[in-house]
Amino acid sequence: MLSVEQLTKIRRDLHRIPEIGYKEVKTQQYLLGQIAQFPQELLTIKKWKTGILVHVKGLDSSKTIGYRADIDGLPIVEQTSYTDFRSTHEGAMHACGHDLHMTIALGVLSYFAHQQPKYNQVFIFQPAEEGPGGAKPMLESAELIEWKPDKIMALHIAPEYPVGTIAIKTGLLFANTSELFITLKGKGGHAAYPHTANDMVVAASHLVTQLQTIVSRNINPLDAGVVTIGVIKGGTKQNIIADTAVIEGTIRTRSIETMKLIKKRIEDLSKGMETGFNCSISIDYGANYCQVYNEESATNDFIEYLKGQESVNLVICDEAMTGEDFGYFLEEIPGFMFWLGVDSKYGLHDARLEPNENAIGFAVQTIVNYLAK
Ligand SMILES: CC(=O)N[C@@H](CCC[C@H](N)C(=O)O)C(=O)O
Repeated sequence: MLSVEQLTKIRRDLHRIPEIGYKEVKTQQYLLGQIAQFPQELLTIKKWKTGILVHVKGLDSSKTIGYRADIDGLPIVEQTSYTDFRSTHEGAMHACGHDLHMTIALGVLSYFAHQQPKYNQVFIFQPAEEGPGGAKPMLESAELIEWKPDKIMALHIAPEYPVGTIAIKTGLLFANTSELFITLKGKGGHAAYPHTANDMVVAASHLVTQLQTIVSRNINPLDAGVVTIGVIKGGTKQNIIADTAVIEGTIRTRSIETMKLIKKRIEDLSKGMETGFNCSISIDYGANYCQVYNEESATNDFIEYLKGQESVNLVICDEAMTGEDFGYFLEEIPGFMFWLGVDSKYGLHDARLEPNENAIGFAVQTIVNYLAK
């Protein structure tokens, strides 16, 4: 079984080579290289695009337990204090903890490669969680269908909790999500002749402001929704009126109905902008993820096990407006996701995220003990 020192080295190696969704070529090679060093007698390995599936033969083949880890990084320029294991891929970073997710999965897998598990296991190293989404196509692939688990689990690091904490709840854990890409097209021109043009920087600014009214004025205050605009781009030079602008964001809701309502409002507001600014607006919803909904009996079984572990600080948490395409696995397979405390001053998607690596050994031990019970 991999030692804590080996696991730390693996996490740092992976941290150096973050790759964006479906470009996880070096990551896949690295993971395959590690898995090749485990005893192979119980293992069967398959590749799926840039992901990997590893089947572990159990003593009893009547059931298969799935464990999923996501493997992609984010387009972020790293600003951590790391000196010797910073990202070597300029403009990419493991800022959502997937380097830890992969390392923990390898740690658990290495244990069961040495120690035959009770039931069959499938370790799923899934690409493109941050977008465009690897879970759904992976679930539909022949590779996964052949080894479809009867029960599944996954974790996500949580910077806000100390190491030793596992936070979980039954039912809704993460939101429904939709990406949002809006392109505004009008007429550009000379900065000194605004009456001859149709400024898309001004139109985009108005639209961003109007989008803020959806949650505050269209969503029942007892429900919840998020419309976050993360990108606004437009124009080429300070003295040229822009003919194009782009707005990019994400929508989060607790229900599909609210997601539909928010999209309808975005479309209505955009139509109004088209008339008001005499421009054309196109909307693309990019990747949509279903909610992460923890199945009651599988989750309660894990919670009961955690209650008996002195090393675990168990938190029954609230749902969060984060998204995760692991929700697609949970739509088809009973199981759960949980938060793993990693005690970082900076949060997920922050260029300064520095998870405490002590969480790795804790997580591997806790999961191994749970699966071996
Ligand atoms: C845990 C986490 O941070 N997940 C991401 C998932 C992104 C979904 C999609 N690309 C989107 O932006 O809607 C999150 O941002 O919650």
